[in-house]
Amino acid sequence: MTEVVEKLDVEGMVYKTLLESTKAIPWRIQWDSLSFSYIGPQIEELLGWAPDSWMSVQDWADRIHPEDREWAVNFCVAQSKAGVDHEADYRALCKDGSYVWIRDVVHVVRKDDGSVDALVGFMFDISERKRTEQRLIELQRELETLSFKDGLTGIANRRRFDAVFGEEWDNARRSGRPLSMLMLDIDYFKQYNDHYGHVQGDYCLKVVAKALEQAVRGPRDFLARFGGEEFVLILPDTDAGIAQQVAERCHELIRTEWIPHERSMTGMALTLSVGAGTVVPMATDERQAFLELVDRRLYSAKVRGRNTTVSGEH
Ligand SMILES: Nc1nc2c(ncn2[C@@H]2O[C@H](COP(=O)(O)OP(=O)(O)OP(=O)(O)O)[C@@H](O)[C@H]2O)c(=O)[nH]1
Repeated sequence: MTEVVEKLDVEGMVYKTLLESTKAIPWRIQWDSLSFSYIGPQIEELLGWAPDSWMSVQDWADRIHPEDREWAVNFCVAQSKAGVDHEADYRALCKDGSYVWIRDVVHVVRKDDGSVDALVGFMFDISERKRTEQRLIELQRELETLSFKDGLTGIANRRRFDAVFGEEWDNARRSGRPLSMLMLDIDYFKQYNDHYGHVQGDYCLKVVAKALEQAVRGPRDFLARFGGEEFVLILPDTDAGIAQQVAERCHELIRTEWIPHERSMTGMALTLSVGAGTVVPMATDERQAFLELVDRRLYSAKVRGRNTTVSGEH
């Protein structure tokens, strides 16, 4: 008999040593009293709270981040009552006031009659994993932003334009409100590049984009680089008269910048040509056809001598 007891004692010591030398923190809760009957001493190293300060389930609940507490407690209690093994991620409060992300993995121990006897589990420190997850989410967001941004000017790119144009076209069709669009193209930009060089040409495109951004005033007005030296402005809920005014504002903003262009045929400074269009889309209208119409008007503005806006077929 003593031999058996000694053997059990030795085995108990081995298990205890094993449990207390792991990174995970073992614990046991007696279900009827909802109190800790054991928690590994490693808890103090991780959270700063001594093992003997973990008395009741309330101590555990009090040391959960307020934003995670309600669901974590409700979830764990419900699962335990149902006798279901479970795991929960939450932020645990450290003694110094900081928080550590914990994954609590819980096993429900039942009595012979099936009722809950105790909960045993391990707490794992998953802060590093959470930091990596958070970084991944941020990188994903950055990537999304970058994929919609023009690399040179920082304004929206053609891909974003396609998405916004699609949305606003549908909005206008539903609401029956006019949708206007301006296509803006720098005049004699080839000559600008040839004369001032491509680096200066790139810089010029940035200045033009910045200037045109100031023309964007409506809450849903949207500016994008359409490609090359061509920009596009979508003006939702905007009639032809207002669109004409915005076009004038764009010419004025570029005039105010007064970007020297010695090789321009329209004067000594950089100018734009603008095609403008307004539509209340019907169910059968194609947005591509509207885009082409505005592009043709831009072409007309070029043919007419540039530095002007064409807003209707003349
Ligand atoms: N520096 C620079 N130049 C660009 C960029 N994208 C397009 N271009 C140049 O823009 C010029 C456009 O030339 P064209 O289409 O002939 O137009 P344009 O010279 O402005 O003549 P009009 O539009 O008829 O007034 C080309 O020389 C392209 O190389 C860019 O990102 N950076």
